Amino acid sequence: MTSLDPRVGKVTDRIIERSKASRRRYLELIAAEADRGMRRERLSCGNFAHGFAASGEDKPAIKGLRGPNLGIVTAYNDMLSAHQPYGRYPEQMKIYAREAGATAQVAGGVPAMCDGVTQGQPGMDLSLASRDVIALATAVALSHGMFDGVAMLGICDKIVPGLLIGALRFGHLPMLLVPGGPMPSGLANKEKQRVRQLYAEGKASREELLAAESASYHGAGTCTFYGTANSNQMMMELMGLHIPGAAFANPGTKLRQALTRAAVHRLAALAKNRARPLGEVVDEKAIVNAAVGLLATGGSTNHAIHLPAIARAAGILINWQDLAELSAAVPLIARVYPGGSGDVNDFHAAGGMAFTARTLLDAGLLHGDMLPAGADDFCAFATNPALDGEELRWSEVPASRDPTMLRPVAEPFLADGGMRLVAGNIGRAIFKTSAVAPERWTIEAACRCFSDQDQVLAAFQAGELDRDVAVVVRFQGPRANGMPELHKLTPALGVLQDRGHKVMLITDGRMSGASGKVPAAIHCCPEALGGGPLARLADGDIVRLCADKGTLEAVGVDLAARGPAEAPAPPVGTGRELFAFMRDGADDAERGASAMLDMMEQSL
Ligand SMILES: O=C(O)[C@H](O)[C@@H](O)[C@H](O)[C@H](O)COP(=O)(O)O
Ligand code: SF4
Repeated sequence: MTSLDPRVGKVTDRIIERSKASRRRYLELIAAEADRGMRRERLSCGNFAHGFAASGEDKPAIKGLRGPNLGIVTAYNDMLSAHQPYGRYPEQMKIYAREAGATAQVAGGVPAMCDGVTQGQPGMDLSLASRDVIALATAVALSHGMFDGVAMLGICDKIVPGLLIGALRFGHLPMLLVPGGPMPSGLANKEKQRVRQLYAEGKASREELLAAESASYHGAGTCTFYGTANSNQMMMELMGLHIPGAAFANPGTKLRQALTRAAVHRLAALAKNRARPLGEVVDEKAIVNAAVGLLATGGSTNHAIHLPAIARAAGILINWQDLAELSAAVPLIARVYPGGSGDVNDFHAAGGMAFTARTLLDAGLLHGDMLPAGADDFCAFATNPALDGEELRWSEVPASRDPTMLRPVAEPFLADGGMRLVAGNIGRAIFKTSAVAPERWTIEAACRCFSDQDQVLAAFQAGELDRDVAVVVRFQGPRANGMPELHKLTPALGVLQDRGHKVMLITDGRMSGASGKVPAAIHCCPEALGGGPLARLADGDIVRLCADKGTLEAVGVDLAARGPAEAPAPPVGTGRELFAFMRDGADDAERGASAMLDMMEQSL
C-alpha cells in the first residue's frame, strides 16, 4: 500500500487530536449502548409482541431470535425521483434477508425534501432544517430496539446526512446505505441551463422551458448532475458505507437488484457477528476520506456544512481550515456537470468510483486502512461490480475511459481540489473554484445589496444589474431564514457574466451543488442576522474576492464603524413558523448549521 501523503496525514492527526475528548465520549456511549442499550432480548414480552405482531411469515424467526433482524429506515416518497424506487425495496429486502438467515422490518420512515421541487420556493427555507428532522426521525425509528443491523434507504441532499447523524446515535449497530442509482441521462445539463438562460432573458417561452426541464428530469433515479445527492453517493463509497461500487448503477436494472441483495446479505452477516458497528466505521479516517473524495471530484459545497455535522455526530470535530488544507493537497481529477459537460452516468462509464478510489489510493490521498462496512477491506472500493450471469463480480478499472471527464492524480484538471476558504473583513466563506473559469478566481466589483433572492431577479429584469457587480444576498443564514439555496439566481447571474460583466455572489446562504460558473462566496460566517459584517455592507462598496490569496474583503471601508442593515421579518407560511425554534438555536455553517448538536454534545 502506498504511504499516506503527509499533508493528508497531518490534517487527519490534527482532527484526531482535536476530537480526542469528544470521540472518547462518543465511543463510550456506543459501548454502553452495545452492553445495555435497546435490544430485542431486553424488551418486555409486551414490547416484543408489539414489535413482531404484524411480521407475518417472519414472526417465528423474529420471535424465536433465530437470526439477525434488520431495521429498514426508508426515505421513500414520490417527490424525489431518486427515492421513488424505494417504494418497492422493503418487500424485496425481506426476501433477501430470509435468504441470509435473517429477517427485516421497516423500522420507520423519514421525511425527504426534493430541493429541485422547492428550489426558489418558500419550502427551500425548510430544506437545511429537514436534515435535522430526518436525524430525529431516524432515532425514533431505531428507538424500537428491535434491530441487530440497519439498512438506510436514502440518497439525496439532506437525507443521507440526516440519516447518518441520527443513526450514529445507535452506532453500536452495523449499518449500510442502500442507494438506488441515477436516472438514465436525458437532455444534457448544459442544454437545460442554456434554455434557462434564454428564458431568463425572455427569449424562450414557458412551454419551451418546461419541455427542456422535463426532458432533463425524465424518470426514476437521481438527477444526473453532480450535486449534493451524487456527492453523497461518492462520499458513502469512500466512507465504506455502501456495497463497493453500488453508487451509480441505474435503477430498475438487474445489476441494481443484485447490489441491493448483496447489501442485505452483507448486513445480515455483520449483524450476526456484531461486526463493523457504524460508530467505529465512521472514524476520523472515514471523514477525511469523504472530504478528499469531495475535493477530488468537485463535489457539492453543501458538504462544507453537512460533513462537519456528520462528524460531530460521531464525536469528530472538523473545520473549514481542514477542508482548505486538504484542498491544497488533493487535485481535481473529475469534471462532472456543473464542473464539466458530462453527467454522473458519463462519470461512471469513464471509470467512476472504482478508478477514482484507485488513483487516490495510489497517490496516498485516502486512508486505505480504514475499516469499511460494505466490504472486509477498503481496497474493494477501488473495484467496479458487474453481473456475470447471475453472479456479481468486482473488477479494477486501471485507467480512465474518458480523460475529458476523469483523470489520474498525476494528470489532474486542477492542482487543487477547488474548494477554497476565503476570509477577511466580511467574514469566512466557501468559494468553490472547480466550476468557475480560473480567470474569474480573482474578481472585484461594486456591491448591490439585497435581503431576498426575488429582489435580485426583479433588479435583473429591470436592467439594474447590467454591469460589473458584487451581488450581496444577506439575511439568508441558518438563524435568519433557515439558509436556503439561492440556485434560482444562477441563470440570471450567468446571463450577466455571459454579457461580459464581472459578476460575483456574496451570501450567508447556500448554493446548490448543481450551481456552477459564477464566482460565489457562500455560507458566510458570521451571518448577517445579529450584526455580522455582511449586514454592514452598503450599495457601492467595493468587494474583492480572491481564491488564490483566500481573501474576501470590502475594500477601504470600516464595516465595524457602521450599523447593520435592518433584518427582514422571520419567514412565515409553508410551515416555516414551525421551524423558528430550530433557526433560533442554529450553529454557524462551519459547525454544521444545526440547532441540535451543541446540546447533544453537552448531554454526553
Ligand atoms: O445541492 C444540490 O445538489 C441541489 O439542492 C439539488 O439537489 C437541487 O435539486 C437543485 O436545485 C437541482 O437543480 P435545478 O434546480 O437546477 O434543477
Ligand atoms: S437530486 Fe435534487 S432534484 Fe434530484 S431528486 Fe434529489 S433532491 Fe430532487
